[in-house]
Amino acid sequence: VSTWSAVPAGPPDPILGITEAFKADKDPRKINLGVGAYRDENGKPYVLNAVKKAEEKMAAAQLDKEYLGITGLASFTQNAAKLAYGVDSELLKQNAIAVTQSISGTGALRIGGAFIARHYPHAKVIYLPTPTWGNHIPLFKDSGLEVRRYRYFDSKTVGLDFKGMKEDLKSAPEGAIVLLHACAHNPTGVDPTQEQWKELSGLVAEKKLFPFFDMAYQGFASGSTTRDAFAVRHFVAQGHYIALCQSFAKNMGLYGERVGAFSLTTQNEEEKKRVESQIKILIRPMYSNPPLHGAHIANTILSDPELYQEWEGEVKGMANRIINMRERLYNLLTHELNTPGDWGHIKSQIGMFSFTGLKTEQCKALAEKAHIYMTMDGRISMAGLNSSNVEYFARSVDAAVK
Ligand SMILES: Cc1ncc(COP(=O)(O)O)c(CN[C@@H](CCC(=O)O)C(=O)O)c1O
Repeated sequence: VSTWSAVPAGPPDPILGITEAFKADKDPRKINLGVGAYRDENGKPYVLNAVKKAEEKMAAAQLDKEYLGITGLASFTQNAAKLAYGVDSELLKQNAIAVTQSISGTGALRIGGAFIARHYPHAKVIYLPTPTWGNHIPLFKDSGLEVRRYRYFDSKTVGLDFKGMKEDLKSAPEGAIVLLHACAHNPTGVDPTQEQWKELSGLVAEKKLFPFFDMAYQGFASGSTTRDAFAVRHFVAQGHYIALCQSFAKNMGLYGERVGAFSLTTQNEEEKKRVESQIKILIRPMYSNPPLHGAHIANTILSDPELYQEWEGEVKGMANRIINMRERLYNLLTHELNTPGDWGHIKSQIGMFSFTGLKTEQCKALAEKAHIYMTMDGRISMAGLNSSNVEYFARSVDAAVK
């Protein structure tokens, strides 16, 4: 009997498995609307000019390949924190934010989950929105936390179930952790308004909950890195201690470079040093220290005013192309095809995704018959659409729902 004969075959990943199915499809009409990765107007992955220029600067600087420290490239983590908390953040000035480089957003979430499992002084229960990014659930379970859910999406209004969200958070035990998508909620594309964030901040304070922000799309939602950081900066300004996970996969197009950061706000520099020392003790036996290249790219952009400006322009450009595709798709479904259903949510939703409301069997039929690939919850990555395929997509949806 082999050592591994008891190992069962596991299911493909609900998101990354879609790309595998797409790649196996040979039909020329195929469209991949699964993975949340930006594609340009020609359907191609997009390497930002700011990234190309940063790499030219790096090549000229002839950087070495020495190990980074356990918490990564210090100038990168400082600049990542400035991007999230604001250049004039009081906490940054007091050096009271413990921050480490991470293996992109997923790595930041995992460090956060592990740190909480080891050091959090209250009930190690984390509330995730329903629905949420699928990987959140196994990620926090594998970190050793108890996962619970809070209502977030109202399928009737195809909008935020704010009443349900508040009720569920109000009934959470004191000290529970609540995961909040800082902007561009995945998969629904539905975000609280700034007024609703203010109300949530009050509720979280009143219930003494711990806000754990996942900000994987800063700049990508509205095109403004400042606007997209509203919730994070408001909660900090209101005195909350927060955890924050940042990803530079989407807003800098650094997907495979795996660039991210994890931070915890603390009460002062002395506490920040204690917390950071424990983050190091946790990371060292996990992967010791993070990869160099992507962090240098991100840091070169964040620390060079010209490149920073060019990058912000490109993020805005990506966000605008997606917003434009939302308009095009909405107009096709309503004015051209008169497709049954109310499609207003396609325009009102924000960020990379649109939660179409298509049922699983319709998603399956679109894959099998029309060679259009999306996750089985009806989520589509809007960036997969462009002028040459949006009409084919709309007609296929029209056929699927009629
Ligand atoms: C809310 C959220 N947090 C974290 C991540 C992790 O991204 P990193 O690449 O680790 O920085 C994603 C990526 N979700 C996308 C990308 C594909 C995936 O990893 O699932 C998606 O949902 O399609 C995300 O949507």
